[in-house]
Amino acid sequence: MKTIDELLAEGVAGKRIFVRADLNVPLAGTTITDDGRIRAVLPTVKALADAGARVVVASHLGRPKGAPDPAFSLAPAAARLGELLGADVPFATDTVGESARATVAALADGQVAVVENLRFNAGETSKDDAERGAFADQLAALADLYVGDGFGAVHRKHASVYDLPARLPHAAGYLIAKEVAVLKKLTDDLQRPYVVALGGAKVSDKLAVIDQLLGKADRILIGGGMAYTFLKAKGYEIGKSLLQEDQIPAVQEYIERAEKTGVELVLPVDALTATEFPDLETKAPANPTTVAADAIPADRMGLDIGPESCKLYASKLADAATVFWNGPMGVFEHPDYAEGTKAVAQALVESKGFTVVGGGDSAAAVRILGFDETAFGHISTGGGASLEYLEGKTLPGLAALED
Ligand SMILES: Nc1ncnc2c1ncn2[C@@H]1O[C@H](COP(=O)(O)OP(=O)(O)OP(=O)(O)O)[C@@H](O)[C@H]1O
Ligand SMILES: O=C(O)[C@H](O)COP(=O)(O)O
Repeated sequence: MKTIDELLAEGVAGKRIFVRADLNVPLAGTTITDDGRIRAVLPTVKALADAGARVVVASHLGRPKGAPDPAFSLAPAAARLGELLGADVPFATDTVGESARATVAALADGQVAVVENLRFNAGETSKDDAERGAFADQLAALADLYVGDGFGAVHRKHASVYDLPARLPHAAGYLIAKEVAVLKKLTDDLQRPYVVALGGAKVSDKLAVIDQLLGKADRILIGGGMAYTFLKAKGYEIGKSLLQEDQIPAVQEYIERAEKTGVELVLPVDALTATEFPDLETKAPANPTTVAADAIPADRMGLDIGPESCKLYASKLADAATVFWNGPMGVFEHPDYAEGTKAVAQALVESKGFTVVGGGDSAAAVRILGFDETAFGHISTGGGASLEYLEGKTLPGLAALED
């Protein structure tokens, strides 16, 4: 994989460089609640700008449906990037249209611009190679070179991640290089017991990962939104909790396989529940009720693991030599549902093992809840990306940078 340093050594002054970043930051309205992913790409952007390149930064944000949607605009991220760089960062209000072309054409050497959300274009995430390719052609017209540095999205076979580097001379940015180095160490020299804690809301994505993890981890702790599909698969009542119904047979098979192969699959024993999803903007008190995990009332939803589960999960993390944690244990954005996530974070802080936290929201949770980042072995910007790397999968965004 060509490094950005090699690219810099060749000289980039005056060149238009497309930097595929992952600026998919958590937002409350238009306010960025954690800018970790923007800070993470700064070394790459700064190095290119300082060397006189014309830098075009692009990213997705959230999951818009292939068309412009103001709720998912990258404008707040572009503004924050400008603040962090201490420079004026022009923002194109489209991704490959008139605004993008004019913004890029007006760039001076050493200047940085951001184009609008890649996923406002159906071609970005299309499963059809030709449709993705056509969008990649439009992106390629904006630049001379490509630098891949959106580690959080390297597991996506998307136009800007996979097809575009095939069309432009390319290199890997500093963030990708750093993330891969740590995760490689984890896979090459895995110390056991290896404990994986999984939570979050991308239930279908993350459930698929468990299939592979069953052959690698010694213990898997399940929390967050995905826990309820497991509880349902065990035949429990889960009320209005998040459920991936079509995955129940797969989850039943995971539970059986874990029993047969001696992998400890740990599920919550209690849950914090409410009748409604809490208001994350006002953070009005939600008065959650703790119930046993096998008896969630029909009109309630589980929004965090309960106090007994917090103790149980802390004890299951205590002897780990390696911990990988992806996905908050509950709706940590609301103070009433942050205890499970805090308990797991605290257990990692106290761990003597090598601890890795992966994921946009998981990394944000650690910082927002006030933990010292240096108390963790590695905080990865990628959740799904690092999980799939640890599974040993070929990641499209890394493979594309290799040749
Ligand atoms: N029980 C629950 N019900 C609904 N949402 C939940 C629950 N538990 C956690 N969440 C939500 O999960 C979200 C984070 O999930 P997500 O899977 O995106 O994690 P992540 O760390 O960002 O990983 P990735 O980088 O792969 O996206 C948080 O916004 C949190 O509120
Ligand atoms: O948050 C993430 O994990 C990355 O930004 C990728 O987002 P996605 O899961 O919507 O592709």
